Amino acid sequence: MTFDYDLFVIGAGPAGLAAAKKAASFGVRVAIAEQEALGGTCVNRGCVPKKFIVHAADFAFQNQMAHSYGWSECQRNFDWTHFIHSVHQQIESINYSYFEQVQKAGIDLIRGHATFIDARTINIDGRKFTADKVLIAVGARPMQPSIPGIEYSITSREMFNLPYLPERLAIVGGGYIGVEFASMMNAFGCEVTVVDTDDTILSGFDDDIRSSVQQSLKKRGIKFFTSSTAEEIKHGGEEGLLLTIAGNSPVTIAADTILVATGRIPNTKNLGLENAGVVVGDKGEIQVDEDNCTAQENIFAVGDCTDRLQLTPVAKAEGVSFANIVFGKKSQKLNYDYVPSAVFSRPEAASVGMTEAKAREKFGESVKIYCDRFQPLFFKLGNQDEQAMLKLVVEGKSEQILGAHMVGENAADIIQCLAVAIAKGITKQDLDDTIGIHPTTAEEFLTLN
Ligand SMILES: Cc1cc2nc3c(=O)[nH]c(=O)nc-3n(C[C@H](O)[C@H](O)[C@H](O)COP(=O)(O)OP(=O)(O)OC[C@H]3O[C@@H](n4cnc5c(N)ncnc54)[C@H](O)[C@@H]3O)c2cc1C
Ligand SMILES: NC(=O)c1ccc[n+]([C@@H]2O[C@H](COP(=O)([O-])OP(=O)(O)OC[C@H]3O[C@@H](n4cnc5c(N)ncnc54)[C@H](O)[C@@H]3O)[C@@H](O)[C@H]2O)c1
Repeated sequence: MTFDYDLFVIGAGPAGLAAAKKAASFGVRVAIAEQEALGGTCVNRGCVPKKFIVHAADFAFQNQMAHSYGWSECQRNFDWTHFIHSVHQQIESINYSYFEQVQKAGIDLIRGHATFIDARTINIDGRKFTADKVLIAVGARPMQPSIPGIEYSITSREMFNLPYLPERLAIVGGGYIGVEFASMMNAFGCEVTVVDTDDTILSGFDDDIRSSVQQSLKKRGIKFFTSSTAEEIKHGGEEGLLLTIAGNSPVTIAADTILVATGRIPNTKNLGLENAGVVVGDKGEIQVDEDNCTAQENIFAVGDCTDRLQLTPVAKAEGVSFANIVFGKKSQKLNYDYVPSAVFSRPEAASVGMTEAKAREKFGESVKIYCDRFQPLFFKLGNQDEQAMLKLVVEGKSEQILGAHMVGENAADIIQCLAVAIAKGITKQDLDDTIGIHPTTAEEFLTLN
């Protein structure tokens, strides 16, 4: 039987694009379907616009410190509308560069919403395409708790299109998205309140990261209601929106905007998966084996829709790995143990490997912890009470480093570099034997005791 394509990819986010380009490099005929802009969540409503907002917020932090560094009359007006317009222009140019890459790779781009008619036939707005193999890379969308008044809230998607900055922002969910937006919006002068069901923000991170970030954000004026759950949102007339929370301290929070950031669920509804024999789990995540193959032998899935680790570099790596295995005939298993990640709040937090709690669960008493907190040079001049936190989790007998965790300036870049060495199995002694760069925060990782 002949097909229109050897591979049909659904979704042109980081996972789908990486897979399509790699597959095309092996000389196979590839099509990619996309219902929105090229680049997916990451480029259009995630990592990229978020990082621009982080940079914009950094000017506000620098401004606060500038006087201590001899600057006076620093410009203090921030024009959100002008700024966010520039961000969207930049995103458009990135979209176009992806379009050029797809064309150059000889991949057919098909615009529209894809659904399965059967395991080898895809419908896109009435047009039918057949393919020998299909890759699902449809990503995820915000999960919204089913509470009364949820329609008054917004998600991270709308945060990038705010017409103006709210004076009071309430955030439900103190995970990656909640904490990053809390930090950025606080820097712009918004009054920010964060509500989270857990007893500390940033569930899943090492406890020292969680408490350090929460304390620092609290010092900057962000209010936290932890061990608390959103119960109801109402329109309170002149008071604005009213968010009622239950838990440790039941209270009603008045806000102009309520951002809900309580996790992301796979985009697998309305895909016709039932027509193709693809099996999903409780959250709608596509069930795949180690080679990204679904319950249907010619259909594969990668990226956020499989709900393994919802991060761009993971999505890309899974896409490339799929193409290498299926079309390059190269065996390539991904190791998820040393995937570094960062929260781009101020202070920034980053981690790689095991948390102390996970290491103790696995290695018990033999786990050794090396941790230091100190005031970085930058903050000494302004006499700001801002602490950096560096932590190594080490297996006592072999001295192998199991995890590294950091809160402070450039944490993401520092942990990114350490991740290479830690994944290769270095010991604490290897770090001690390395000569540092002075004066930096990173050098402190080489002298922890
Ligand atoms: C606010 C925010 C900030 C983030 N910041 C970071 C960060 O700093 N670092 C990081 O590593 N990760 C970050 N992430 C996560 C990151 O964006 C995702 O992990 C990544 O985009 C996943 O890639 P993907 O290709 O699996 O899915 P997506 O990027 O979501 O792409 C899926 C694509 O499929 C398309 N699609 C869906 N269904 C269909 C259909 N039926 N037909 C046609 N097309 C379809 C969608 O339109 C979309 O373009 C962030 C996420 C958010 C929301
Ligand atoms: N810097 C980055 O790499 C980055 C940035 C943003 C998003 N992401 C990815 O996107 C994913 C989704 O981000 P997210 O922040 O939405 O999810 P998350 O899983 O990181 O955090 C969700 C938070 O919401 C809390 N929560 C859940 N239900 C609640 C409720 N009803 N009321 C109050 N709190 C509640 C949880 O305790 C948790 O702390 C992340 O897990 C991450 O993989 C990554």
